[in-house]
Amino acid sequence: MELMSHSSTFLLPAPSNQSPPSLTYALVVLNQSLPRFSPLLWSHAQLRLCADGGANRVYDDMPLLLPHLDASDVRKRYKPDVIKGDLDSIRKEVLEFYANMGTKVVDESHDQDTTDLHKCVAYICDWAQKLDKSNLCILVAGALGGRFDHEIGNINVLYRFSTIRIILLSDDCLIHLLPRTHRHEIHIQSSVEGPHCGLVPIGTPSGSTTTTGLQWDLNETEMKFGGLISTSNLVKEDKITVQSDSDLLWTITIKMP
Ligand SMILES: Nc1ncnc2c1ncn2[C@@H]1O[C@H](COP(=O)(O)OP(=O)(O)OP(=O)(O)O)[C@@H](O)[C@H]1O
Ligand SMILES: Cc1ncc(C[n+]2csc(CCO)c2C)c(N)n1
Repeated sequence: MELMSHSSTFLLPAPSNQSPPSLTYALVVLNQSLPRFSPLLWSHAQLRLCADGGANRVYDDMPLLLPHLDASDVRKRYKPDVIKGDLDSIRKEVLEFYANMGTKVVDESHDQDTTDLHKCVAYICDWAQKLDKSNLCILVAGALGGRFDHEIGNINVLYRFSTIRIILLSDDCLIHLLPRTHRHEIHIQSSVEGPHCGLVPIGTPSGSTTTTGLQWDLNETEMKFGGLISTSNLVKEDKITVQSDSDLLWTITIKMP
């Protein structure tokens, strides 16, 4: 079984961002308070999208996160490449501001069956058509800590695009999928993440999961919703390994200054 490595180097400033070396990052900003480290995520990304009302957040909140800079300079500097969604939440003045600066606006109001995050991930997959998808990583800012229907919809996107690396982020934690098709090594960036973590099977029970590096390791252990799931676990080593017969969600706390 092939190895998949994970490392939250996008939470480190660009110069220290050494491994894995060749990931291409895309950022999606959702319609939720911007995480305080959003400028850092922005600096790592080669493509930046706003999901509908996410553009209001970039317009309103980016200047608040960078109070030492002039607000209108910040708005010009943090210009999304694309705004996509059903466009029922973005304010008119925000849409006009970015459209006039050259942001591509994609109106998909005809599709009321997929979320704006789904629409943005589909756009990024098209954009990255020629890339080896294993080198693409989509960072999603503001995905957690709000309306539960949106949160669970965001998690569902991890499953709908289970072959793509997608990381849901809030101020407090990150979540990504560990596909059952691979064994996993998670390299902990202990200056910015941990120690609290969890491993959760959603949808399908796991008949057997084995881990190393956790306070409460699993040893060919069964996990299911309604039975045992691993929450309030702790990372004990710099490298965590996970192997399972089911897709699992990995979550770890973020401790950014
Ligand atoms: N409170 C929230 N918590 C988590 N994610 C959110 C929240 N609000 C919005 N999002 C995410 O941001 C995206 C864009 O949000 P927006 O408010 O523009 O969506 P929407 O489709 O108009 O929502 P709705 O019509 O259900 O209010 C959503 O698709 C969702 O992924
Ligand atoms: C069974 C079912 N439940 C809810 C919706 C509504 N919905 C889901 S995604 C979306 C777009 C949000 O921007 C909307 C309105 C649906 N279509 N089908």
